[in-house]
Amino acid sequence: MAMTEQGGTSPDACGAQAPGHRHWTVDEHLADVLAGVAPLPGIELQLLDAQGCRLDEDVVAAGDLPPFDNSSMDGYAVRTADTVGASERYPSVLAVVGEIAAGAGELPKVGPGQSVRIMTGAPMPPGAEAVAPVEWTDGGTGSGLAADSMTAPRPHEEVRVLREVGPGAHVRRRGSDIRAGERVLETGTELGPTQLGLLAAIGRGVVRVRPRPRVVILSTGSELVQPGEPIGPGQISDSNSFTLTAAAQQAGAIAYRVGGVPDDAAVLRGVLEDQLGRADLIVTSGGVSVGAYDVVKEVFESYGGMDFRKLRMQPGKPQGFGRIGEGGSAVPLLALPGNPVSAYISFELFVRPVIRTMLGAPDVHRPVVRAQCTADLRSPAGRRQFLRGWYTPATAHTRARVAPVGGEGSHLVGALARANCLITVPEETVAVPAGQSLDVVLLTD
Ligand SMILES: Nc1nc2c(c(=O)[nH]1)N[C@H]1C(S)=C(S)[C@@H](COP(=O)(O)OP(=O)(O)OC[C@H]3O[C@@H](n4cnc5c(N)ncnc54)[C@H](O)[C@@H]3O)O[C@H]1N2
Ligand code: MOO
Repeated sequence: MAMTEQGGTSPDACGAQAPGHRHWTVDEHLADVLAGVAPLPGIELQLLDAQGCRLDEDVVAAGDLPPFDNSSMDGYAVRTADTVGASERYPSVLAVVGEIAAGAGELPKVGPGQSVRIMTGAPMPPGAEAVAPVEWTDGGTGSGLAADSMTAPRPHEEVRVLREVGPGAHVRRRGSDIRAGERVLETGTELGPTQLGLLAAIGRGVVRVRPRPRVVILSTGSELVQPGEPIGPGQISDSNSFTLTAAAQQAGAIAYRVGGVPDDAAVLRGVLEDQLGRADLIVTSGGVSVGAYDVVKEVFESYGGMDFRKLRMQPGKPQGFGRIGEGGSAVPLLALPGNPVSAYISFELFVRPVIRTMLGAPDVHRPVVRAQCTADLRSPAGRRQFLRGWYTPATAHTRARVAPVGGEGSHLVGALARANCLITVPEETVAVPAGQSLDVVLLTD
């Protein structure tokens, strides 16, 4: 089930909100965030730069693959008629008139009573119809015993073929894999190792794909210190920029982590201006609530294209979104709340779908499944709650289950790191008895 399932209450159903202070549902907010987002225009990339991207073209093979008949074994290219009736007792004795290694251009001709030494992948010589693997011969030793490897060529060599070799044996036919003009990969296909290998095999050096969105992640807050640096009184380590950068990469983006930016309007504006040029999307954390030093809203609002609102969800109530920058080149920006759990859950619900949409991915949302909750839960009225949980899939004997991990607090990063899902409690539900089934957002790929 997609995250766009209707589950919200009407804006005025929340008892705490004053008239005119609308609170948006998760689904309304998601729809608004995604409204202006489209797949990024296609670009040509070198193959390895395109890994994980989706094709923005149908790929058609220019030529056959394999491009020529070739041997699948090290051995001797022969005429099948020359091996009829061959056995260990009565081998066919053939003159060896040449050798072909993989990559050879000039090919010796195989006439009646003749053979050519041939290596795996080497082109079949004219006249030959099949390959006797070296193990089906005496390897040109004259011993008449089956050989186990190719030896160096000898002058006036003869080879004893110890078995009949059928037509086409050990020959990989031209075009047996792919035919010239065949559509080998379709638009929208995700490029992994095997698809990139196929592109290389048909001779493509570059490919047209939807690029990975470039996502700039910045944390705001004068209390932030980068991990590993000394921490003074009242300071905390900037964890959000790591969580969000890793989450953006996991969603398929190229993520640029910008460390903590202090609550200083001029500094924040300077950083934004610097980052705008390399971003398809900017994600910030912190400063979206009502605090006295929340210069973030002030700076973002000065660009004119930003909306700040409160959602009927917990955690993740305060959110900002919009665009900053000039006209057509304005960059979408999502301003997430600073509490670490709120920032991460907001990312999974709102930012990940933006990244996946830009990628042209079909699976925009995290999967949602039903699971039986193992404990009693409480939830605030009028807010969709996302509790951290551990999901255990169904087995042949048990139903899918989910257990809450840690408490509700949006500062609880320890429990967040032990969770593999979010347990969703609908807006209208304030208590859930153990044993009831709920929607669960899976956080693992
Ligand atoms: N009077 C009210 N106060 C608050 C409300 C409210 O409605 N009325 N909303 C609360 C909710 S809900 C949230 S969520 C937070 C959101 O606040 P901000 O987005 O303004 O975030 P900050 O104040 O900057 O930080 C909140 C919290 O998170 C810590 N933090 C911030 N950045 C990071 C980071 N990069 N890494 C780790 N931790 C971070 C920060 O130190 C604070 O403890 O507002 C509530 N208040
Ligand atoms: O919405 Mo805040 O994100 O509840 O902690």
